Amino acid sequence: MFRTRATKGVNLEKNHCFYSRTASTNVTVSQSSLSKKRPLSTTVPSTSQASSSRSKSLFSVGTRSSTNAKTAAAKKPATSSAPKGATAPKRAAWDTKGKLEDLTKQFESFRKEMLNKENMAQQVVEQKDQAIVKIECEMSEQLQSANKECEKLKNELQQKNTEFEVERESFVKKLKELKDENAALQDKLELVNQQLRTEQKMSAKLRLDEKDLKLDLEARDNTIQQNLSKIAGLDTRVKECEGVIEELKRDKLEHEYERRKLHNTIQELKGNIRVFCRVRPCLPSDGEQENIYSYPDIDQKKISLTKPLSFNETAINETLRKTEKFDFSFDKVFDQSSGQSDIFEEISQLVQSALDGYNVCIFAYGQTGSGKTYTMQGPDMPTDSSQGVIPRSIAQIFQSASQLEHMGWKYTIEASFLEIYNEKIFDLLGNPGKPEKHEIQTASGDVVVTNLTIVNVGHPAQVKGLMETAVKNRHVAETMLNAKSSRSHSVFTLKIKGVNSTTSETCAGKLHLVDLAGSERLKESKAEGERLKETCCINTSLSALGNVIMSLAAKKSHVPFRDSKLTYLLQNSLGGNSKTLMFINVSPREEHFSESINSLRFATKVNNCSIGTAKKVIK
Ligand SMILES: Nc1ncnc2c1ncn2[C@@H]1O[C@H](COP(=O)(O)OP(=O)(O)OP(=O)(O)O)[C@@H](O)[C@H]1O
Repeated sequence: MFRTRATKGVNLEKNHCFYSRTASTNVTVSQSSLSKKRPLSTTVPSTSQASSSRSKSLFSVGTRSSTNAKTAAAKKPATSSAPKGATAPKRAAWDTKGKLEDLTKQFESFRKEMLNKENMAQQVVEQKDQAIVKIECEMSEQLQSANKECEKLKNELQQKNTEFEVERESFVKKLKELKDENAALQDKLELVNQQLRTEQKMSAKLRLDEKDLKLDLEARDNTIQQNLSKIAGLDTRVKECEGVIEELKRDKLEHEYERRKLHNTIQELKGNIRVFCRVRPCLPSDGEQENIYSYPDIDQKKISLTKPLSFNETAINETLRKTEKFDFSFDKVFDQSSGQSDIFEEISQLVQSALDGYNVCIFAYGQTGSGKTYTMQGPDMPTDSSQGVIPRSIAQIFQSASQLEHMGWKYTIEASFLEIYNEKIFDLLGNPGKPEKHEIQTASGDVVVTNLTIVNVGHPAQVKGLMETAVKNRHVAETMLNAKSSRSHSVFTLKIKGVNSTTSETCAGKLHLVDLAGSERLKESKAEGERLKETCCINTSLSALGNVIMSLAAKKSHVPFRDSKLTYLLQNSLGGNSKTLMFINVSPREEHFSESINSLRFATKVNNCSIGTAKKVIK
């Protein structure tokens, strides 16, 4: 209904109402007057014959349809009766024409009156329409504001709903948590109840146990009293035992002393100078070699050398060759298959003597490439099984020293490493960039080398570093016989001092481990120039060593220690106060036959020497 009216000129959107129908009426309704709720201002044409009372009655009609009904009702009587103002003249009965004119006039006046009435009714209708439009506008406004209010309320409701939802969710969550907590508390309660029940049971049991324990305690008290009297008896027994232990300790020390004496006697029986022979195995670099060595006895004391075929000029000498067999006997012979541990097993007792306060000297003698360095030090990259005499001796000395500690022995060990090259001393542990001059001096019976580096050794691992430094510093020169030949004598010395805090006994021993320079003769080495000088020096010192040993054996009044630096340095370890071992290293190569024979002959001479009895050095 509102929309229909709006098409007739009502603009609801702009909150503005305007209605006009000027063509047939002059009714004007202004919005401002409507909004102020004043009575409608209406203009009705004055020409109308309708009375104001009639207009009022028409205005009181509420709807258009009822207005139309009234209009229709007003028309009805007009058709049945003549209008009030028309007075028709009396006509003669025959004056039909006059009568018709009268009737026409009456009809015309009636028609005019009816038209007026209709206009009036139309105006009323329009006024009603305007009122309706106004009401509609108001209602529209109210509706709009109601809609807005409704929208606002809706939004608020929605917001409230959301808040409520959030609150509800948190409440549900809290409720769940509380439920969980409650369940956990129930469980706990159940557990506590269980524990309570168990503890109640236990407490009941404990009460029973307590009674038993009291009885038991009383019984134990009695036992303790009995044991205390027993302990008093045992205390006396312990004191007696302590006396026995002290006696046993004294006995042990005496036995240790006895052991050392016996050990020394065994060493003496073996001879203070002993010779071991070792044959180097064939290396891939040796090529194919005829076996020139044989070992005739099972005691490993004999070695036979057969002259190789290549040394005979003709095949006729084949028969002769068979007879050219050279037999040698030594304290021990190690064949090609002997390992480093086999060698050390035989000399470990000698090394032990150094710890017991004796001077011990172990040499390796032989031509270049016969295995001297291998025997004394091991290969360039030694493993536990391939390491030589020097590292093994050090390990043993440290091990024995720690074993003797619980008998009251405390040892200090000092190490030095030097080489004698062309009759000059070089410090192998010193700084090669700053070489010092070294002299051999004798002071209060001891031999000392001036400016020599002496290192206090606390652990065997420390010696490994010293060995590496020495190897770097060592003079290595090329000869025709061995690409990397040591042309110097190297002397590694351990000075061992021991003090026994229980017996106040002291001892001082020295262990010299000497890797001699190659013993090949001048003719064999084909040396010239500097190498010739080296070879001469080596040969002189090796001959001097031989001469000293021979003189000592012959108990000559003069022993030519001063003939070489080597013998002068080792004078205290070569005499009667020392134990000496010489390794004779020989090569398996056929072409080294002559040199091998020479080495073995020299070793035989040494082996036949007897150099008095070694004495323990007590400082
Ligand atoms: N028993 C052995 N087992 C395995 N290899 C050995 C043995 N003896 C020596 N060799 C090897 O033979 C070679 C020569 O040995 P080594 O250098 O010890 O001879 P050397 O007599 O000390 O010579 P030099 O007088 O030149 O020092 C080395 O490569 C060494 O590793």
